[in-house]
Order: sequence, then structure tokens, then C-alpha cells
Amino acid sequence: MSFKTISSQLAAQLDKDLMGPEIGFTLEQLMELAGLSVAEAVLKEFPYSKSRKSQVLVVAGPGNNGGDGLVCARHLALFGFNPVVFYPKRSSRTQFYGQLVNQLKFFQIPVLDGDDDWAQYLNPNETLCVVDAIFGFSFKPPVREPFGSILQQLRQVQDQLPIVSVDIPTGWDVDEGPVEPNCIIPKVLVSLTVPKPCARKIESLETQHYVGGRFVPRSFANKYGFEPFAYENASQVVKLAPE
Ligand SMILES: NC(=O)C1=CN([C@@H]2O[C@H](COP(=O)(O)OP(=O)(O)OC[C@H]3O[C@@H](n4cnc5c(N)ncnc54)[C@H](O)[C@@H]3O)[C@@H](O)[C@H]2O)[C@@H](O)CC1
Ligand SMILES: [K+]
Repeated sequence: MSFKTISSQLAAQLDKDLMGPEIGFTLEQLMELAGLSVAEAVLKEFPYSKSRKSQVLVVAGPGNNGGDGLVCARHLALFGFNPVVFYPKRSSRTQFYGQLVNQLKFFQIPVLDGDDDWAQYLNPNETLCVVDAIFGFSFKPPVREPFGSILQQLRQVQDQLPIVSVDIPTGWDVDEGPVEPNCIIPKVLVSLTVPKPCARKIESLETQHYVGGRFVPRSFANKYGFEPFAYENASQVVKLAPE
């Protein structure tokens, strides 16, 4: 595939740079745009219609990838879907995660914890798709519990219930690709800012690939060795053509 990628190390540096003293984005700003991008990709792949199922299960992990999922769920509700969030290991890294959960409650979006029966939402007759916001570019294999069992359950249904992965398919090494035996093979991948090397391992016939997280100017993209993606109008995502 010919699209440009940047390594996990460079992606972390890019994030630091965007949120550093010179540029000054806050994590909250970037997460809002990232979550909105993923919700738009869901809408594009599984258009909302009153006459069909509209339930979306969002599985959120303990870090910022999970935060993207929490934001995504709120936008999905605004787009007309019925999101349910499974958030088994809640971050206390900053107060912000608690605020995101409060916002979900404000939207009357169910937020399940580790003791709840989340697997009831893995029924393809009732759920349209699953958003995989478990781990992003900071995942280091091997996967620890409870996420090992969660991945196993998701893996069992992924052929019937499409999975939309946020930034990195969970269980994939950011640079090497699928490493965990129970890693997710998503139907849709939404790379944020710029694809990471593992995105080269997706099979374009099996997985639709979007780029989202539209928040850098050309000069900054060029500094990190890539060209801006061809976003149309106000869209927050662009679909990459299969190669
Ligand atoms: N500029 C960007 O591209 C932006 C990226 N964001 C998101 O931030 C993500 C990176 O966030 P983080 O650095 O917080 O990291 P992640 O969300 O990828 O994961 C870190 C968390 O996972 C846990 N973890 C790592 N390996 C594990 C294992 N083997 N078993 C169990 N737990 C494990 C860590 O303890 C930590 O809690 C990106 O992938 C992206 O989704 C956005 O939120 C904001 C903007
Ligand atoms: K993910």
C-alpha cells in the first residue's frame, strides 16, 4: 500500500508536539475531534436509518484510545444511533474521563462496567457494529486481563458483527501488526492523524480504511513526513482507496 505511515515512536512524538507549549492543543480538544471522526466513519459505513437496527456497542479501554470511544458514543447518539458503552477499567489519569462518563449519562447512554453483562450486546440481530476503542498506539503485548477475555469474545463474533477499530486494531502491535492470537480483524479501521505501520497489514478487501483526526496544517504534516489527506468539505474522515 502506498499511503504514508509513521512509527509508534513518531506518533507519540507528534502527539507531544501538538500538545506541547508551542502549539498548545489540549488532549480534550484532540479527543473530541478524534471521537467525532470515528462516529462519522460509522455513519458512512453503516448509514443510520429509522427502519433498521441502530444499536452500537462501544468497548472503551483504559487510556486515550478509550477516551476517543467515549466521545464517539456521544456523537453516535447525536447522529441517531443507540450506543451502549462497555468501560470495564476506568481511567483515573485525569478528571476528564469522569466528565466524559457524566456526559454519556446526560445523553442517557448506558455505561457498563466490568461486572455487567456486556456480552448480551454481541448479538448481530440487535447490534449494528462494535467500536473497538480498547487500545491504540501505546498497547504493548501480551494483553492483560480483563482485556484478554474481552478480545476472545469479540473475536468469536467478528465475522457476524462488524468491528470498527479506533486508530489501531486491538491486539495489533503498532509497528508489526497482528501479534495477539485473539487480535481483532476489523471491518473498518479509522487511523487517527496518519496511519501507523500496522495499517499496511490490513487486507483491503476485508477492511475499509479511513483516516480521521483532521487537526494538522500542511507544514506540520510535512514536518512528520506526510502530506495532508484529501478531506472533502467539512468531513472529519477520508476513505483511502483500496490498492
Ligand atoms: N494525535 C492523535 O492521533 C490522538 C490520539 N489519541 C488517541 O490516543 C491513543 C493513544 O493513547 P494512550 O497513549 O493513552 O494509549 P492507549 O489508549 O493505546 O493504551 C494505554 C493504556 O492501555 C494499557 N495497556 C497497554 N498495554 C496493555 C496490555 N498489554 N494489556 C492491558 N493493558 C495494556 C496501559 O496501561 C494504558 O492504560 C491513540 O491511539 C489515539 O486513539 C486521541 O485521544 C487524541 C489525539
Ligand atoms: K483500538
